[in-house]
Amino acid sequence: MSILKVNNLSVSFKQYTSGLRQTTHQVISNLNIELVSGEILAVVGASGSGKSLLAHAILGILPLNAETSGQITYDGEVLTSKRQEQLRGKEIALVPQSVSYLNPLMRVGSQVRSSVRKRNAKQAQEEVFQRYHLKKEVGNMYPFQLSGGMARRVLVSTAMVSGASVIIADEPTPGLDKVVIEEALNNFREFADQGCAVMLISHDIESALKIADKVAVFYEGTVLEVAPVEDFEGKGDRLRHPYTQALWRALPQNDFTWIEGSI
Ligand SMILES: Nc1ncnc2c1ncn2[C@@H]1O[C@H](COP(=O)(O)OP(=O)(O)OP(=O)(O)O)[C@@H](O)[C@H]1O
Ligand code: NI
Repeated sequence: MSILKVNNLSVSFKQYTSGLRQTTHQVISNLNIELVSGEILAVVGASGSGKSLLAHAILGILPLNAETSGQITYDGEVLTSKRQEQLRGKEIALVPQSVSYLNPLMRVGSQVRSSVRKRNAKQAQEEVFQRYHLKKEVGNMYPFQLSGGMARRVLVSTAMVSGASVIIADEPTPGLDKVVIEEALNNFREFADQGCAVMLISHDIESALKIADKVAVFYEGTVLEVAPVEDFEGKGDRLRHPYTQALWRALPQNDFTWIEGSI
């Protein structure tokens, strides 16, 4: 069942160039995508193609100078900014790309506990910390006292304890140990298996393919293709778009073959 739908989304930024002249920089154009309960949708594409902005549009946390058009619906209901605020961190959780999303003035244990809804907050936080190999003392620390990897594990923990129906994970794993990456990805899979819809934005296509159901390929603010994971095999002949084939063939196990001018 489709739980979250993005219809015809466009996002642009007004920029002031010399003097008071204004230009519009369109970063997402007429984008359509849907998240299905029980499924992981991996989102891949070059840096700057608009993946994080899509995540922020869904959460309702785009910067103030962004202009949007189109519609996002959650559970059949249009997401107004008020509704987004109500659902954020509860029904729809974000694992942000940057660790700067942690509140610098709040101990990380409290941050994680504040996103627990349906169970004992302290217990849930302690369990999730154990799962991600964060020592008990870490709960009493402030974000500046954490290493980058620890901060990332705290961010993943926050989404994991939220009990959300939709998890948007924006590059959740860079800088983490292999074991922790695997643990986090398996957790996303578990979430989906329990009926949650997961959007996993990642540069690590190889890992994403291991757990995803479908892959959406981004290019300059649009979705070129949404392909089932099964189509990423062999020479990628079942992939429809040349750019998707190029991404696939560029992976190490496929000889790093890059097709020139494939767009
Ligand atoms: N606040 C902003 N003002 C103006 N332009 C912006 C702003 N935020 C993002 N952009 C532009 O929007 C485009 C898409 O950015 P976005 O962060 O969504 O890319 P991304 O696909 O997530 O990249 P990455 O893989 O590097 O995280 C970029 O060209 C970026 O320069
Ligand atoms: Ni990004």
